[in-house]
Amino acid sequence: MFSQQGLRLYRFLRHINKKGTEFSSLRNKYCTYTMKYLEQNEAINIDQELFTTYKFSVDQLMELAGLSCAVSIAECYPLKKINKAVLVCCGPGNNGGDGLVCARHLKLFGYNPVVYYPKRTEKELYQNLTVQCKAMEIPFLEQVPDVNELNCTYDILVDALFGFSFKPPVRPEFASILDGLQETHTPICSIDIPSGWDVETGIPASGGIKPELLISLTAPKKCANTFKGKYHYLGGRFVPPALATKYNLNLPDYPGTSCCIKLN
Ligand SMILES: NC(=O)C1=CN([C@@H]2O[C@H](COP(=O)(O)OP(=O)(O)OC[C@H]3O[C@@H](n4cnc5c(N)ncnc54)[C@H](O)[C@@H]3O)[C@@H](O)[C@H]2O)[C@@H](O)CC1
Ligand SMILES: [K+]
Repeated sequence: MFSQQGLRLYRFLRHINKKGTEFSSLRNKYCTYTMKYLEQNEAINIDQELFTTYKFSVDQLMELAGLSCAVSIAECYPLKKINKAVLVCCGPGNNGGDGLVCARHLKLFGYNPVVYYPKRTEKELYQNLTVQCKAMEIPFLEQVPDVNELNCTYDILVDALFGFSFKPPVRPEFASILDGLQETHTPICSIDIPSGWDVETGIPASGGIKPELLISLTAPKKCANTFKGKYHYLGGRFVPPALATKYNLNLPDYPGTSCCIKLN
């Protein structure tokens, strides 16, 4: 039971809270129009500042980035009765590392990930991420999957081949998997950049993959302006406010404690 005074205080606080939520959603709407879409160099510079000025390690950011990708995927493609089979295609750089982390979290969420990781590096971070996936009984494909396999075996495909350091054209060793991803009708979730797209101008004139979900990390890159898929998410909730201000990122407020936010 509230006293009259308590009831007035309760109503007042509820009013303030409601206004706060309204303000936050208005601000987010405004931000989706004014959010900075980064050039390739800006993305690289922000990445470098996170490591040098802010002293983050790659592992720290990759874990948060990969987790935000897994959560975005789970929001867009929720588990029903049966586990969903997910093929996670990982490239040779940090985008591929995000893919390995994402695969591990998807497994923890109840999905059935399988990894395709054709060009591995000797770096300890990647070796460890591979061991962690294998220890979680995530299978690794030895052969490049053909389009029939992409269509029939998997419910979701995760594209973690190339991120913001990609320079076209695609080298021959990745041509078959990208051709398969271009032809398949299984939904594709691209991490940070749809692989094969120019980081700034987007889909190549000769054609490219068409992801259904794009998870931009840190801030969207310019190519996201040409993204026509169903869902655009932002992940990588680790940007210090001073860095966001320096680059005029104008990021939206993430809801509550969420590690990702739906932009459209
Ligand atoms: N600060 C950030 O924004 C963060 C970025 N992260 C991830 O890191 C990514 C960037 O990672 P990297 O700079 O390692 O680079 P990428 O993962 O974008 O790719 C670089 C690798 O791809 C190869 N490559 C480039 N062009 C190619 C071509 N035409 N054909 C075949 N191979 C090609 C390069 O030889 C190199 O091995 C981001 O997109 C994001 O996914 C996260 O891991 C953590 C935080
Ligand atoms: K990608």
